[in-house]
Amino acid sequence: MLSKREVFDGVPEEYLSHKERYENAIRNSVVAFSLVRKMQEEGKTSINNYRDVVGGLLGSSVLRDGSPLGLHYIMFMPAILNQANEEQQEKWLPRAWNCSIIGSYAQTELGHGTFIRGLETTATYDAATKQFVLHSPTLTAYKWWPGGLGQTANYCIVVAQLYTKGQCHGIHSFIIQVRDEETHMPLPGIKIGEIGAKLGLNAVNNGFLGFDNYRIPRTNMLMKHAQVLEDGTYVKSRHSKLNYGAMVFVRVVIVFDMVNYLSKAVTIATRFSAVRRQCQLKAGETECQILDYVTQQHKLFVSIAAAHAFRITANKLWLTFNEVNEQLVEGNLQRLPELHALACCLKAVTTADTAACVERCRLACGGHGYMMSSSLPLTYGLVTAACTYEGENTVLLLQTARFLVKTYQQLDSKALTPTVAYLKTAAAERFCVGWSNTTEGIIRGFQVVAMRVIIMSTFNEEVQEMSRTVSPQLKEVLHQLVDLYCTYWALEKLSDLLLYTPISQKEVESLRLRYEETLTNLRPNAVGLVDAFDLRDEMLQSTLGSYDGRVYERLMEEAMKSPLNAEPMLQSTLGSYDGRVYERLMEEAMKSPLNAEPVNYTFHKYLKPFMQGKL
Ligand SMILES: CCCCCCCCCC/C=C\CCCCCCC/C=C/C(=O)SCCNC(=O)CCNC(=O)[C@H](O)C(C)(C)COP(=O)(O)OP(=O)(O)OC[C@H]1O[C@@H](n2cnc3c(N)ncnc32)[C@H](O)[C@@H]1OP(=O)(O)O
Ligand SMILES: Cc1cc2nc3c(=O)[nH]c(=O)nc-3n(C[C@H](O)[C@H](O)[C@H](O)COP(=O)(O)OP(=O)(O)OC[C@H]3O[C@@H](n4cnc5c(N)ncnc54)[C@H](O)[C@@H]3O)c2cc1C
Repeated sequence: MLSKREVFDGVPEEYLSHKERYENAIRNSVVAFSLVRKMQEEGKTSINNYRDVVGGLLGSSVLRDGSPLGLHYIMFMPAILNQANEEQQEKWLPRAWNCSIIGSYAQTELGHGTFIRGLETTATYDAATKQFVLHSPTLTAYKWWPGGLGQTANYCIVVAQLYTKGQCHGIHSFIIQVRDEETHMPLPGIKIGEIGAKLGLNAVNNGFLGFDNYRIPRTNMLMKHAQVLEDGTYVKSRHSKLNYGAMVFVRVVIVFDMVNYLSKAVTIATRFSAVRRQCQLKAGETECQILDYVTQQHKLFVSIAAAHAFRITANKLWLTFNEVNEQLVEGNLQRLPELHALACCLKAVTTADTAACVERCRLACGGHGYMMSSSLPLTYGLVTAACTYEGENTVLLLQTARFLVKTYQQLDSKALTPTVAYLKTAAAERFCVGWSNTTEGIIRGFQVVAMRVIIMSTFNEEVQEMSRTVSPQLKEVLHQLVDLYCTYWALEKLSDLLLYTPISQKEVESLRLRYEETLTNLRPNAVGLVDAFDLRDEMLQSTLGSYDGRVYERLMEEAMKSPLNAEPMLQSTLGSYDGRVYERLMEEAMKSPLNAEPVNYTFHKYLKPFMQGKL
C-alpha cells in the first residue's frame, strides 16, 4: 500500500505544479478507489449504495478538486449498464468493476456540446470486415472535455453518427479502446491528450480525442436499444431517446452532489459567522458576532433551508428515477419524458442556486472567504462547473418548459403524470381565490404562477412527508426552515405573485415581517443546524469552518505553509528575467506539461499496479 504522505509531503495542493497536481490526483485516487474495490470484494457495497460511496469519495477532501477516475464511475460504467446488451455487459462490466480497465465518456466535441444531433464524429459500418470505422472529419469533430481522457483512461464510450449502407441513423454509443493496456501508449489512429488548465476541477484530467479511420469490431457498438447486424442492416431502438439514458442518470446524481457542496459551504460560513466579531451594535459594547446581523442571516439561512430542500428533493428524484427505469425494463416508456423533464429542471435549478449560494457564503466571510484555505473558492469552482456540464442549464430548462407546455396542451385529453398532476387543480380559476401568508398559501401561489407561466414547483410533497417522520421539537425547526424557504422565494419572486395572484400590499408587508421573524427564530439554532450536517473538519478542509472555531490560528498556520514565505526571494515563473511573458504563456497553453510525453510516468507508478489489483 502507498504511504499516506508519500508524495509532496506537507505541501498544500495550491502550491503544486500542474504536473505535480496530476500525480497527486492519481495517487490519491488509486488509494481511495482501492478501498471501494475492497468494499466490493467484501460485499460491502452494491449498485444501490454505490452512488453514495463513490459520490462521498468524489466530494471528499481526499479528491477535493475532482478525480481522473471520476468519469469511470459516473458515466463509463452507467453507460455500459444502460446501453450495452447482456453479452456486452458480461464482457465489459467485470473488468470495469474491478478497474482492470479505466473508462471515460466522450460525447462533447470542440464544435458541439448542446446540439448532440449535430455531432460530427462518424462510425461507418464496413460489412466486408464486420467493423466500424471511427473518423474525425474536422478539427471541430475532435472529442473535447471527457474526464480522465487526457492521460488516464484506456477505454472510452464514444458517441458518434452511425452510418450503414450509405445511410445515417443518428448518434449511437460505442465502447472503444484508446490506449494499449500494457504500455498505455495511444493506439495507432488515435490522437489524444489533455485540454489544459481550467477554472476548477483541475484534478479531472479532461482530454481531447481524434480518430483517423480507426477500426473497431461491430460488437463494440452498444446494442441494448439499437443494433447493426453483420450484413449492415440497422435495427432501430423502441424509443429514439433511450440512448440518452446516461445523461439522465448523471443529472439525477448531480442533485445529490449539490446537497453535499451547499451543506459544506454554509457550514463553513455559519460557523465562521459565529466566531467572527466585528463592529458594535451600541457604542461601548463588546463587538458582536456577525451572525447577529439580520443582513448576515438573510445571506446564510436560506442556504441552510435550501440544503435540506435539495436533499429531500434529490431523494424523491432518485425514487422516481428507479421507478421509471423499472418501467422502461418492462417496455413501458410512458413516464420517460416526465423523468427527462424533471432531471433537467432539478439539475439546472439546484446547480444554479447552489452556485449562487456558495458565492454568497464566500462574500459573507469577508476577506477570509477569499482565501483558498477557506475552501470556499474551490467549492465555488466545483459547483459552477455543474451549471455547464451534463447539459447547459439554459438548454435543460428549455427542455422542461417544452414538456410542461405539452402537458398543459394535453391537460383535458391525457392523464397527468405524478409530478405535474397539480397543474389540473391549479388550472381551475377558483384554485387561488385568496392569498394567505402560510407555507401552503405560498406554495399554492407558486402553483398558480407555474400554471400561468408553466413553471414547475415541487415542494409540497416533501412538507407532508416531513410532518409524518420527525419529533415535535425537530418538526418546529424544520417547519421554520420550510417557512423561511417559502417566504424568501415569495419575496424574491414578488413580481410574479403580484402579476398572477391577488396578494395585497398589506399582505406583502406582513410577509416581510414574517420573514424577519423567521430569521430571528432560526438564529439560536443556526450553528446546530449546520453541525447537524455532521461534516468533519477533514471533509471541510477549511480554516474558517473548523469545529473548534480556531479561525485565526489556522489562517496563520496555513499562510506559513506558502513556499513564498519560506524563500523571500523566490522567482515567480511569470517574472522571468528575459521578459518573454507572452511567448511563454502561448508556449505553455499549446504544450501542457502533461502532454510532453505520450505516456505519463504516473501510469507505471500508480495506475498499472492499481489496475492489476496490486495496490
Ligand atoms: C455502476 C454504477 C456506478 C454509479 C456511480 C455513481 C457515482 C456518483 C458520483 C457522484 C459524484 C459526482 C457527480 C457529478 C459529477 C458529474 C461529472 C459529469 C461530467 C460531465 C459529463 C458531460 O457533460 S457528458 C455530455 C453532456 N451533454 C449534454 O447533456 C448535452 C445536452 N443536450 C441534450 O441533452 C440534447 O441535445 C437536448 C435535450 C438539448 C436536445 O436534444 P434533441 O435531440 O435536439 O431533442 P429535442 O428535439 O429537443 O427533443 C426531442 C425529444 O426528445 C426528448 N429528449 C431529449 N433528450 C432526452 C433525454 N435525455 N431523455 C429522454 N428524452 C429526451 C425531448 O423531450 C423531446 O421529446 P418530445 O416528446 O418530442 O417533446
Ligand atoms: C468541467 C466540465 C466537465 C465536462 N466533462 C465532460 C465529459 O466528461 N464528457 C463530455 O462529453 N462532455 C463533458 N463536458 C462538456 C459539457 O457537456 C458541455 O460543455 C455542455 O454540454 C455545453 O456544451 P458546449 O460547451 O459546447 O456549449 P454550447 O452548446 O456551445 O452552448 C454555449 C452557450 O450557448 C447557449 N445555447 C446553446 N444552445 C442553446 C439553445 N438551444 N437555446 C438557447 N441557448 C443556447 C447557452 O448559453 C450555452 O451556455 C464537460 C464540461 C465541463 C465544463
